[in-house]
Amino acid sequence: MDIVWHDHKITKEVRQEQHGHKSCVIWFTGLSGSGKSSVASELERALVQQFNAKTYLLDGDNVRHGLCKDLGFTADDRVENIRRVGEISKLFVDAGLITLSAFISPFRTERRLARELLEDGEFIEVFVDTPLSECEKRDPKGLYQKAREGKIKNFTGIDSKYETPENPEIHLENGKQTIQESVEQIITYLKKHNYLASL
Ligand SMILES: Nc1ncnc2c1ncn2[C@@H]1O[C@H](COP(=O)(O)OS(=O)(=O)O)[C@@H](OP(=O)(O)O)[C@H]1O
Ligand SMILES: Nc1ncnc2c1ncn2[C@@H]1O[C@H](COP(=O)(O)OP(=O)(O)O)[C@@H](O)[C@H]1O
Repeated sequence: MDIVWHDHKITKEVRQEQHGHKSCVIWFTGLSGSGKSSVASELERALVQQFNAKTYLLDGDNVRHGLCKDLGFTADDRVENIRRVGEISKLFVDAGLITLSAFISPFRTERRLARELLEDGEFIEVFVDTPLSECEKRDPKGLYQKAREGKIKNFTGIDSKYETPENPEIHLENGKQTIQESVEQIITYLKKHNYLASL
């Protein structure tokens, strides 16, 4: 390939020092309706307001309006969606940000590939573990009902698989606890592992 990588003078370490904290990706995975967006956006608010952290939230619904608007929900398209999101997350980590990525990301292989793009400790997998029955009961967008009626094909949990994380850094039982409790659980992890040490 006739493309040469350029090393820049302002490195990730310089940016982290400027921001006063390490950068990482907090990767939320779980069924549609499990609470990924709600927990991620409340966590982001807490990180900014309480800790003055520099953050960015990438969300499936939003990214699919732009960067990934050419992609649908076949297995191949989801693989490509998560590949792109993994690369974008890496760029945001390089920019020194605490990056929150909230995507169903149903396949173990793609989550592992996203992790492998980063250095040790930079990828924090958060399994938003809400039972399908609860997600279906919530059904805020009416998508489960449409999937059950056969109006949407390849719907995760109905006719497209979700592979449960085997060893996530954080396991949220978000069907049994409040959004705020889930946020607290993540902040406790971040403090314990020194992600917020200098804040
Ligand atoms: N077939 C099908 N299956 C699952 N989800 C569907 C589907 N069609 C549309 N939607 C809506 O798209 C959102 C999920 O997009 P993601 O980019 O997170 O999906 S994936 O990671 O590529 O699997 C998802 O958002 P969340 O409910 O926030 O997860 C849905 O609103
Ligand atoms: N811990 C919780 N307890 C009760 N309702 C929740 C909880 N977390 C999320 N919800 C609700 O569930 C629905 C789906 O949440 P959302 O964050 O949009 O999920 P996702 O991004 O995974 O699709 C929303 O109506 C949200 O208010």
